[in-house]
Amino acid sequence: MNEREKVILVGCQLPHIDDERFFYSMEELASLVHTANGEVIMTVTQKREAIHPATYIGKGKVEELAHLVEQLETDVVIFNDELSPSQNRNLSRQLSVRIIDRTQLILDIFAQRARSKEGKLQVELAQLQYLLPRLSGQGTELSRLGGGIGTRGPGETKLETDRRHIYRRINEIKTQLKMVAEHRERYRERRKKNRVFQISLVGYTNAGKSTLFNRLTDADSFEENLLFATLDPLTRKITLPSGYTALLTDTVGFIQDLPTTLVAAFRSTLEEVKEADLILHIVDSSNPDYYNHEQTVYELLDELGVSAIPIVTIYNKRDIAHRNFVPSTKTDAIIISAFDAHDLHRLRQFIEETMMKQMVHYHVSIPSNEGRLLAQLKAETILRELHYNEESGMYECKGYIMPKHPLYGQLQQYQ
Ligand SMILES: Nc1nc2c(ncn2[C@@H]2O[C@H](COP(=O)(O)OP(=O)(O)OP(=O)(O)O)[C@@H](O)[C@H]2O)c(=O)[nH]1
Ligand SMILES: [Mg+2]
Repeated sequence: MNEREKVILVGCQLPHIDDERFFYSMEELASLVHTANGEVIMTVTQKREAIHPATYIGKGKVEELAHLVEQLETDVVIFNDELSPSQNRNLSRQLSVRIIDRTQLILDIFAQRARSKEGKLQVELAQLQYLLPRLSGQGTELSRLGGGIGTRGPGETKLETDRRHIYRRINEIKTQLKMVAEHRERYRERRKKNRVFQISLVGYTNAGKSTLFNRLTDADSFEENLLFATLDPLTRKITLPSGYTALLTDTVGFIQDLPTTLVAAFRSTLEEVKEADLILHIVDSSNPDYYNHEQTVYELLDELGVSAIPIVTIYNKRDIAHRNFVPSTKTDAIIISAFDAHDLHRLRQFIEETMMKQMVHYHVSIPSNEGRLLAQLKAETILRELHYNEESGMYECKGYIMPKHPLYGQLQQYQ
């Protein structure tokens, strides 16, 4: 059962895509297949002026492909672009094998990886909405062809392929998602009231977000050399060099040509990012295509409407950085390796300094009987200096505070 499915990849290279970009996109498709537990046994590509409207690749290529499918005992053929419903139908007729496209492959991976209830519901909804116009008249090509990549729903479930059932299921999911969203909103408001500094890790898939998240928070999260290892945002405490604690959130990785259905579905998974006071953008400096990865992330952040939130760049994997790697100067940046303890220390300092730029400096004298206020300053502000003045019987405190913080007003009387 655990045997890897045999996969043939098919890609079209259009005139505006140069060889290098095309190569990377096919490589990425292969990594996605690996993540989905498939094995690429052959790659078929074609240079074309435009995608063939009926069959994606040309007639001759389809015949060649049909032949290969037979000869190589292929389980599934995966296309590098989104197939239209009619392309999907035509190709299904000519190839006697399950066929899926890049979008379905990504959805399939998301389905295997989603862990929270909300994540699972969102993936299933996106899968069903994608499938609906692609079911042929009588319906059930997917179920006829059995399980495997592209037919799996979240968890152990198999995707519904009966049109009437799909409609019903879509409505059920929408109702449940509404309830989950309300719950999440209540939780978020509570958190906001507490005025905790919130930091979000974002970045291209496989950049090292979860690795850093684990190293920075001493938490056990899912870290693997697979694409989309993390689907649901995780939030944990991070303690900075001054002792100040903030909240750090790990998020789902971004990817190029993320299908629009998915952007919508995952927007709420990324809602956490909207609440952030600071965004840490993690970039894999060892990936030859890192520059385009960065641009992809910027574009998606724009779509999410978070361009007002301060952002800094963390170039990760310094230990294996690509020979052509040059950090961009678009934001403040630091170059590190998540595996290097000294780098992690530098990173904590860098994060704290960045946070301080958003805060205001305070210098107050607190009476010694105000123990509670002192404890709050320690926990909720960046307290840089603290000493007891024998003469005045006061604690001299210097530090940085968020101007929005409720303590900020209270401090005025102790200046
Ligand atoms: N050499 C090297 N490898 C690293 C470094 N940081 C992370 N990795 C590896 O990169 C791979 C991906 O790391 P993850 O932390 O899972 O990446 P991610 O960004 O969370 O990925 P998604 O959740 O899929 O978006 C793992 O194999 C890590 O061990 C680093 O500094 N150097
Ligand atoms: Mg991750």
